[in-house]
Amino acid sequence: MAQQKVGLVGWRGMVGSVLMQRMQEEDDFAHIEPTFFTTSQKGSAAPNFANKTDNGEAGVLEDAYDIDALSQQDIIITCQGGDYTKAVYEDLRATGWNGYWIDAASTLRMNDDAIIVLDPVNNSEISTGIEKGVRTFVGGNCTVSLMLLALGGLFEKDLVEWASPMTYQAASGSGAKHMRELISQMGAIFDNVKTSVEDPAKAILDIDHQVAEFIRSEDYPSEQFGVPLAGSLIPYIDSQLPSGQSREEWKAQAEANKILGVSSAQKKEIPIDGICVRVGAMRSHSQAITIKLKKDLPVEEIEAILAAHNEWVKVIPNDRDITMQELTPAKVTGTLTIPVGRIRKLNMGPEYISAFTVGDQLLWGAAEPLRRMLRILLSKSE
Ligand SMILES: NC(=O)C1=CN([C@@H]2O[C@H](COP(=O)(O)OP(=O)(O)OC[C@H]3O[C@@H](n4cnc5c(N)ncnc54)[C@H](OP(=O)(O)O)[C@@H]3O)[C@@H](O)[C@H]2O)C=CC1
Ligand SMILES: N[C@@H](CC(=O)OP(=O)(O)O)C(=O)O
Repeated sequence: MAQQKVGLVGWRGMVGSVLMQRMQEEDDFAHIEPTFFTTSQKGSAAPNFANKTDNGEAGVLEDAYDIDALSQQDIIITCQGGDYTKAVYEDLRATGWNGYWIDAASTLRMNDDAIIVLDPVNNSEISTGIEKGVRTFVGGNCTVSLMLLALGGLFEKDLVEWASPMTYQAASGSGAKHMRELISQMGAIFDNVKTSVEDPAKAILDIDHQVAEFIRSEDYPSEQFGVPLAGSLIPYIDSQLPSGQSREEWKAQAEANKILGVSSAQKKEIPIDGICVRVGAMRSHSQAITIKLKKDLPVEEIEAILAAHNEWVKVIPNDRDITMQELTPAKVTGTLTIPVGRIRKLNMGPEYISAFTVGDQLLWGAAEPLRRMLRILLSKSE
């Protein structure tokens, strides 16, 4: 059978680059006929990720706004962002194009005819959707996907009455320029107090005062975030909603319930709400989650349920040393592992538990669900 034609848009961005890396690691290009699109470099040499030609050339980049060229594809994967999706998706569908659209952007997530993809959690919804003719598959919000992978066992067994995630989100969620700015902020702080820090006789409160003054000054680089991140934090992510939530906070309940297949029309949604905070981590998001279970279960049983849900979740014993080693962005970054720990009963009562989880925001938080969705579609057509 001829290989599926797959159009790749946004492949050189940050999320797209992680996707390309994973596709090469998993040999996905051996199963597709790829075409690389661009919004800015039409006609330039296409990347040779697929390595399918002897001379190392892979043709040229196609125009990502060319609806005709897009409509030649069986499958399109885009990591280009919401503005791009808004600019082309409706026009492309209006031509009668019936191919599969796989998207990292949030634009189409809550559409009735789109499925939010996180196959370790909703594989059966995805399969049923494909059989019913669903053609649009969208990756979930990073914190939502990472929470569901960590706590999937409890949700699957319908044990969660409500959950309250308090997030510690990395700079990568804001984009590449923001990651660079975080590093610049860290460096600028050090440069500003270097002499004092290296002088053992200097009083720490004087150094602290100098840092505080610098962070508030015009010299501190904060063009991207608008406010300090390094040496501080930002307790608001995404836009402001009339509910008082940030849009990032609103996504928790809306997207998680959609992924879990809980219908909002039936008014049986699991309440999920908390506060989303940007911290000075590079690309791994963390979340402290308070959960009210529907019944009192021993911690050992909760841990066993969590560990059994998928092959990436890793239960970390609630032990100080192991937690400090294993349950951090520094440890997790660049891996697909989803550690979850700090699981214990809270003083509020036997049904209340805490959990803390960490996950790479660009892997399971963005690129990996899309890559796996592609493989699911390819497996149906092979
Ligand atoms: N950042 C994140 O954590 C997450 C992002 N997403 C979604 O993915 C979208 C893309 O995010 P992200 O990957 O961070 O965006 P980037 O800004 O890294 O890349 C987006 C596009 O910018 C263009 N571009 C211009 N200059 C450069 C350059 N020097 N290097 C690389 N690309 C360049 C490329 O398009 P071209 O080649 O056409 O010029 C690229 O595809 C987001 O808008 C969001 O919708 C989803 C989940 C998480
Ligand atoms: N908003 C997320 C990143 C992101 O792109 O989310 P979404 O795909 O829901 O827009 C963050 O800032 O960490």
